[in-house]
Amino acid sequence: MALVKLHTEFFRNLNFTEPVSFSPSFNLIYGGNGSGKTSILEAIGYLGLGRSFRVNRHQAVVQHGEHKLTVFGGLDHGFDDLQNRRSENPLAHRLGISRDVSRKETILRVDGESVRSLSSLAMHLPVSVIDPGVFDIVAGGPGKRRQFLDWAVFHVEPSFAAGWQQCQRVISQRNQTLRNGRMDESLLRIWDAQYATLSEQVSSARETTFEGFKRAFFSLVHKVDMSWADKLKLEFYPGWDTTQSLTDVLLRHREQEKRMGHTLYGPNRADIRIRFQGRPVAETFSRGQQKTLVILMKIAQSVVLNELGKQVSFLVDDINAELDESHRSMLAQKLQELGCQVFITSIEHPDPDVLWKGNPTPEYRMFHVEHGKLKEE
Ligand SMILES: Nc1ncnc2c1ncn2[C@@H]1O[C@H](COP(=O)(O)OP(=O)(O)OP(=O)(O)O)[C@@H](O)[C@H]1O
Repeated sequence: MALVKLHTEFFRNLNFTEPVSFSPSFNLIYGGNGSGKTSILEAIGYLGLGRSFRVNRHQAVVQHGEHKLTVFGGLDHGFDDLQNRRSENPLAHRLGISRDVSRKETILRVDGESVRSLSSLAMHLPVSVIDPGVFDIVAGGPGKRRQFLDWAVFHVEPSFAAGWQQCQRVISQRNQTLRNGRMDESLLRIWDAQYATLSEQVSSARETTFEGFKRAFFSLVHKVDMSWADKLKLEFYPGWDTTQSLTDVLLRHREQEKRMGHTLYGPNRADIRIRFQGRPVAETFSRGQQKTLVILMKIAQSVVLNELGKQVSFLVDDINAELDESHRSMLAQKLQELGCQVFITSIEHPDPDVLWKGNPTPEYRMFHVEHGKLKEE
């Protein structure tokens, strides 16, 4: 699916008098500093992630002086009818999210019906963000890589979200018991048993998606002929040594966990280990190589979703600041080949000939943004 209509109320500085129509292919959005470019991507991301990709506090996103924001999106049928799209095509889905920060209330709608879970909304619009923070997938801690993997796992297997949430609740109960001075061993064993069962489910879903991702990644890396490809290793670490059962691992590390006061083994410690000649890429790759690696990882993720018939919408913020010309055209061309929907922001007026570097230019729409208003050119 692709997001072809967007309307917001009281979202950052955005000021739409009527819904904006986007291309299911490329959308190039330019405007000066502080005009509202990132806010547009953030609003799209709000529908696909149920939250801001920039900040954790919902309050920051609500327009100053207001207490409630709303974002509406219309999705079309996706790349199936990219070739013979008709303007009168009815929308495939209508998504809506309203957040009232003073009442701490969220209303989610899919096709006019209320839905309870964010995943029921987010499953319709897989959005992949490329902004300055994305490079932490390689340079940052395991949490960033878990988030990266879990996004794909969720879209491959939507029930994963509920299982992982349940597992996190058990971790939090278990942590409380571990922190309790007079620890109740029998209670802890009950949590351990529940935790182990849920952990197996979470890890198995992660591992299956990871294997698909790894295949897609190496096929892509070999196609673009990266010199480092043969010496690179990607490995999924589930969060404990799986030659033993998780309950055994937990029992053996009881004293250590009691001292630390929290759970040290299990899916909350999972990681994707990325090594070049046996050493972490964060230590061995140049900044440029790390950028290439992350972009290829992001593209490989969308290949996995493509294989399931899901179209990914890429949100690429301030493309010129983050990527040099060769990275920009590699990204643009691969996303075009995959039939992804793409939103690209830049400060200067973008030049499609530079972006596609002599290759056939895809269908695109160009927008200028000023004081939160978006105008098509
Ligand atoms: N909650 C809010 N309510 C109203 N305006 C806001 C809110 N949060 C941020 N702004 C303002 O919205 C404007 C747009 O911000 P945004 O980050 O989208 O700009 P941008 O076009 O991406 O800028 P840059 O090129 O500098 O990154 C800014 O002027 C910012 O101060």
